[in-house]
Amino acid sequence: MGIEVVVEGLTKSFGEQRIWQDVTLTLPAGEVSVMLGPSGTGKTVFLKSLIGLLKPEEGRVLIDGVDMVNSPERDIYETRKLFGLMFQDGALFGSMSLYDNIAFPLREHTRKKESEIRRIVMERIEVVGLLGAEGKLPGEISGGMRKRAGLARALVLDPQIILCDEPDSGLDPVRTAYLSQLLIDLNARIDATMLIVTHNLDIAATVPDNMGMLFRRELVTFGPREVLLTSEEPVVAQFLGGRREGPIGMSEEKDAATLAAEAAAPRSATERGPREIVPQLEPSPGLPERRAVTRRRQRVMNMIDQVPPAARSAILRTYATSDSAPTLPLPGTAGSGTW
Ligand SMILES: Nc1ncnc2c1ncn2[C@@H]1O[C@H](COP(=O)(O)OP(=O)(O)OP(=O)(O)O)[C@@H](O)[C@H]1O
Repeated sequence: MGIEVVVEGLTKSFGEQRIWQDVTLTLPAGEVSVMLGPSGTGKTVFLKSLIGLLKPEEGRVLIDGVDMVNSPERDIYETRKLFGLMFQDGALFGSMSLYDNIAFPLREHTRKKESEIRRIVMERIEVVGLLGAEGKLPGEISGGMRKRAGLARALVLDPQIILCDEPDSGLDPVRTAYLSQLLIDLNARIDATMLIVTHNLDIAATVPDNMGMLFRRELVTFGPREVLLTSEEPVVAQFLGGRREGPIGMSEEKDAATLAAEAAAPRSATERGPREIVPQLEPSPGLPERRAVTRRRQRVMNMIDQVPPAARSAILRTYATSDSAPTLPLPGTAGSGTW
């Protein structure tokens, strides 16, 4: 099972520039979470802080008892081996075949024999649907294939936490839909904790168990998907609705005059009515059910009294229509303010 990632009071600046402050959230073990936010709000910086590649000046990131911010470099290095990273461009070596790219972490970090490496690499290549392309160079394949190769490479060390930075960038809608399914299938196969940074509204609507959003140097919210998908928080509703009306402007923050003009506009110009929640993707036929589903149901039902009414109705509807009846909250297990 994947490992829980606990982030407490994280604050990061570069010189005078504050990127975000006091970010607190927990990525539940084995669940899929998405981090949203307009460009430049520090999502990539957040991912890099989780693995200890960037050092926030305040706060902690706890993984299996190791604080990725303040622990000795040796402990951080060891804990980093629990992660699989998929970067925007696949971050492949251009002069190596896909096979050698995917084998690279095994050759670099383990003493496995080539026969064992071959078995692992070919298995991961099959998982991401690249069988037959293993001899090609990254420059000879499409962007979508390069991303899948990057994902295969992220998987070879059996990660318990997978971080994907904009896995959909540059993909057409159909390839993005395949990628969404691949991410859910992957979670069903290996039960890893996953965090995906994306701007893509289809991925946000169909893939994650949980969602968060960074805006104006804060974590606006983080919680079960239903909380964000029904949120009336202006910045969340604007982002998920893909609208111009709202606090997000072309240069991240709109000026006060534009916001005031929008507020004075007739309601019909900004209102779109309640949003539909589309069902979350399920694993492809033949794959096991995601183990996170049962754990998540228990976790969410335990906090059901604390979520806003619209989200509560959506959660109860989801679980009422799924195979088994909703699990009732356990007495005395309601959590604190975080979802
Ligand atoms: N190593 C660094 N040194 C100085 N500033 C940095 C560094 N890395 C990132 N930044 C700054 O941090 C801010 C957030 O960058 P980041 O790439 O995390 O945003 P993002 O939300 O991932 O954006 P996008 O969605 O466009 O990829 C930017 O202003 C960027 O210039």
